[in-house]
Amino acid sequence: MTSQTLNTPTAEQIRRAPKVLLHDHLDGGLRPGTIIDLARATGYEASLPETEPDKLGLWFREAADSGSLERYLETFAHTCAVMQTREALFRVAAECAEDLAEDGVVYAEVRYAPEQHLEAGLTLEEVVEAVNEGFREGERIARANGRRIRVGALLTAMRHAARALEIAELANRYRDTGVVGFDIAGAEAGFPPTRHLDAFEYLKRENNHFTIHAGEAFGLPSIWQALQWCGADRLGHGVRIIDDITVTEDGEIRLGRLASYVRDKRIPLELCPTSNLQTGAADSYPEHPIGLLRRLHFRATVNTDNRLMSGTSMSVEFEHLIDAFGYTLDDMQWFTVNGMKSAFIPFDERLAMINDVIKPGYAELKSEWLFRQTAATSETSPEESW
Ligand SMILES: O=c1[nH]cnc2c1ncn2[C@H]1C[C@H](O)[C@@H](CO)O1
Ligand SMILES: [Zn+2]
Repeated sequence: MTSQTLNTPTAEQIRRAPKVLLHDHLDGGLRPGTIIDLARATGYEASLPETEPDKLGLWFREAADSGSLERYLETFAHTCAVMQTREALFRVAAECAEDLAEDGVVYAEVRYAPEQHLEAGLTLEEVVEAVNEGFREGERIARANGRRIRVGALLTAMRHAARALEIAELANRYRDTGVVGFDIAGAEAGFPPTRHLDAFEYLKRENNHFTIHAGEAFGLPSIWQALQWCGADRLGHGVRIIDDITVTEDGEIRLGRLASYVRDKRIPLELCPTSNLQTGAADSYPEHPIGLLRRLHFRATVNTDNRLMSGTSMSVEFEHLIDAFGYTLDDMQWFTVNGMKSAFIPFDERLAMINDVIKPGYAELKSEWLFRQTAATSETSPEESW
């Protein structure tokens, strides 16, 4: 065996490898069993499409697998319905941090829309505080189980609604207590990010950070607006930047002005491969633009989007990419460092995560082949080996 093949990570190594997650929705990552528990406690059980955990998990994956972002988004009515109390939000946030840590995620930015959790009378502030406390609890439980994770919240405003400025102000108020930035999400077609310019301008004046879901269901104009009108620090998905890249028959690659800008300015792309297959932005893993974007050295990152609706995790996303593109631990490290460089926490903390957590973690995994080879050699008889 060559060191190259030995460098192809096993499923177990993928799970152990330190991973960074920038795009994960809190209301898209609940455990099916928790949805059922919470629904029972609030009288929502009769409205659930299934009341057995495995069947409910499958229902979410199938319902989200329609090829349309609008249909995909309809499934969130059920998760948001059971996330309306302090206790429910605390539990969901704590389990989210625990599940990510169990999967080897060391740093995550998890987003949700506070305005979708007010039906039972909570205030926006109470929602944010319950989720923050849940994340802290999940981090504590993970530590007790020998895992380390840090979770920051991103506050999302829904693009079809009109509360973006209010949510941006909320994100700013909690910026030193658990909230690391702002986002807008929801159906893209018909709801351009420029509807919420007041929120983005406010955040820029406050020197705060934001990402915008753009270039997922809608193409280049949406990405252009998010960057050049709104000033987004990162692109949620951004996968359709591929529409501005031409590969000629003889293999020559040409970048249009917008694709060049995105690459030159090192704009992070929060790519979510499985989610993109479900909403129709790509047809298969090998055809997913992440392969070309990685080769062209865009600031590409790997993300889950909605672990429940996509039946995925960071490890599963990497397994698919390793299968499709033959990636090694070096590729995994590259995506992970890209993620950490693009996080919204202060530069010195990002650097420390890269140098003290991510690089040593990959160095340890990459060195394992040396010892595997020693073990293999010592199993053969002396005559055979020499
Ligand atoms: O992939 C997505 N694109 C646009 N909006 C999304 C996506 N995944 C989740 N959302 C929406 C539905 C959730 O209720 C909301 C806040 O997390 O964000
Ligand atoms: Zn998303």
